[in-house]
Amino acid sequence: MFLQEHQKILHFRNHYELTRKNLMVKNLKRFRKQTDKEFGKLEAQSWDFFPSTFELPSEYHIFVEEFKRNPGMIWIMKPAAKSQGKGIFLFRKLKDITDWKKGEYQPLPDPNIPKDIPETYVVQRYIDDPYLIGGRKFDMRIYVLVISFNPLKVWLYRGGFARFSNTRFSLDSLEDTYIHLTNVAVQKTSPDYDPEKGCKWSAQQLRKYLVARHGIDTVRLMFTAIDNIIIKSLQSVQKIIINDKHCFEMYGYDILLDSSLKPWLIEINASPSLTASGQEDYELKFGLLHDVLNVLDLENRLTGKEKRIGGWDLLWDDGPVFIDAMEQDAGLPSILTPNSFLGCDNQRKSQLRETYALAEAFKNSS
Ligand SMILES: Nc1ncnc2c1ncn2[C@@H]1O[C@H](COP(=O)(O)OP(=O)(O)OP(=O)(O)O)[C@@H](O)[C@H]1O
Repeated sequence: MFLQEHQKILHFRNHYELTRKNLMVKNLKRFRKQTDKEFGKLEAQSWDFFPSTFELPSEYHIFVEEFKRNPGMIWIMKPAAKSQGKGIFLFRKLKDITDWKKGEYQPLPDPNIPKDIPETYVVQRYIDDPYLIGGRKFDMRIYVLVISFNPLKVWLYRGGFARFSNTRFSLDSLEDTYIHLTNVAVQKTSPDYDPEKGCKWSAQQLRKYLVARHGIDTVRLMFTAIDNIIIKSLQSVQKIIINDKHCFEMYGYDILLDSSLKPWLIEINASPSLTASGQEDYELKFGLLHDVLNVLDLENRLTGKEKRIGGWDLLWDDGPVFIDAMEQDAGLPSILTPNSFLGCDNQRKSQLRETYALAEAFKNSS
């Protein structure tokens, strides 16, 4: 098909290399192994941002060995090619997956999969100590725009959000999806879900809260670790993706923080949901798409040297790009202590109060 210079297509041809759960992990593991060989163990450790994962049924035996090495560990089973929490379940004992093994576990029969072929799953270590706010688990949805894989050019959106579970976290009932799965598709079916109050915080709200609790330096380190996840995951498929100057990709990264604020990559979505759950969410998604069009620059208005376009910051342009991260934290103290309000001007005081009011309101609403 002939495309004119200004015509663009969403998706590179084999984007599933990064967006199917089993293939993403296969590519990440291959790259980590290669890094270990070429640069040593220490460098390879910077790839330890995805929980231990195996493809089933093909890696069942390696999984069983790992399972036995880690008694008591909780595992999560996920169909490789489904989304919205469909078919996901948690388990502690091998016998809990015997139904699945016998091919009798059919949460939602898939007409595209013949009955005699077992559906591909991934089994993954469950992060059982998530960072909690108001007693609830959340994950972060981060938007990433790739306009070229070769050379790699990546934009990161400042306006992502955190998606909270509606129910307080506990390890007592592993079968309760409202506790363990934070995707909106699951949470919105919860009986007490309120779309306007929602289960969402903007990335800015989350950042303010974390800065107030842990200080700017810790939070910056955490966000740098997230940048590392984004770049390394893209590099792991850089040579595999069929690059095309007409193609672009807007990924939705799902990142989970554990109790030590370490970010873990859960999955990368090729077509992140653009459905709005309320007015604020509508504005976010609308702004996001508007800014995507500006980065794509279909009318050739930009110089190509821009580092910030709307809510998008250039993160990688065949190498790291440095833009002033300080701006994000302007007006926040390095750490919040009982004395932090003293000596603040009124604007700053109300900013801090707002952060805490948010956290308290959230705690009390459960
Ligand atoms: N290893 C894990 N440890 C802890 N929680 C996890 C893990 N994997 C998934 N989850 C939880 O389950 C939810 C759904 O997982 P995941 O995003 O992999 O599935 P999905 O069905 O593809 O969802 P989506 O609709 O986001 O595409 C996550 O949002 C997260 O809350």
